[in-house]
Amino acid sequence: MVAPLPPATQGDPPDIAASKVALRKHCAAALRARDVTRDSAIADRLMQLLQPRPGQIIAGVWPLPDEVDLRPLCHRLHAAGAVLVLPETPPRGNPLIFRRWSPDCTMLSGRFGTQHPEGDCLAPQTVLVPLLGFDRAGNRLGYGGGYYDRTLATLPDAARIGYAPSTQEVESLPAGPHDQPLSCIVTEKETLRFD
Ligand SMILES: Nc1nc2c(c(=O)[nH]1)N(C=O)[C@@H](CNc1ccc(C(=O)N[C@@H](CCC(=O)O)C(=O)O)cc1)CN2
Ligand SMILES: Nc1ncnc2c1ncn2[C@@H]1O[C@H](COP(=O)(O)OP(=O)(O)OP(=O)(O)O)[C@@H](O)[C@H]1O
Repeated sequence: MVAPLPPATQGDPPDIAASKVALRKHCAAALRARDVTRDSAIADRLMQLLQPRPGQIIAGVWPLPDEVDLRPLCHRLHAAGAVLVLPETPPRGNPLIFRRWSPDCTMLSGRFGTQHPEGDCLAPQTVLVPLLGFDRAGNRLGYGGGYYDRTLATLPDAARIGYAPSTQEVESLPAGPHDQPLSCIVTEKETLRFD
């Protein structure tokens, strides 16, 4: 008897998928319980790290409930001459679509409570990646859509900058076969570099 071949686009093995479910619960509770007054230090560190060149295309993030609010940072980056794009969330299994944002643009409601601009599609040179959880080896945990992993796989030359409150650090995260590496992780306390 020959074992059946796995499907071509296999997700995480069952043990890794189960452990990510438990870690997501833990991390979601930690995110809700954090002191949000410290979040502005994350944005300050990101601004310092990015030092945007005029015209540099940077993918920002419009917050979901409980997340770090990077909207003030998007305004600062735009004022410094960067071109800001924000993700539109497509059906599951597809990479994110990045649309140009400016302070006066219309925001549309999208999947899972996300919002995105109406603007043109552009590929970012730098991607800010929201982290529900992370470890010191640079592994990340998101909401489980696999969106950022699929997206970063299509942008091999882009800088990938994860950010989260330090409360989201866990001892160790399981790495799945599709997990994409980050260039660095920024919290209110430190910047971890991986390249
Ligand atoms: N602000 C923000 N925008 C983002 C992301 C993100 O993490 N944060 N994404 C990152 O990929 C994408 C959206 N991905 C998502 C994928 C799944 C769910 C989701 O299943 N939400 C559940 C609740 C999950 C939970 O709380 O554990 C739901 O809405 O029922 C939400 C967002 C693109 N935009
Ligand atoms: N490029 C890919 N091709 C096929 N499956 C993928 C790919 N990227 C991720 N996946 C699968 O999608 C599922 C969700 O991925 P994962 O748990 O890493 O999501 P996440 O990183 O928490 O979410 P997000 O990226 O949306 O923040 C997993 O089964 C994962 O293996």
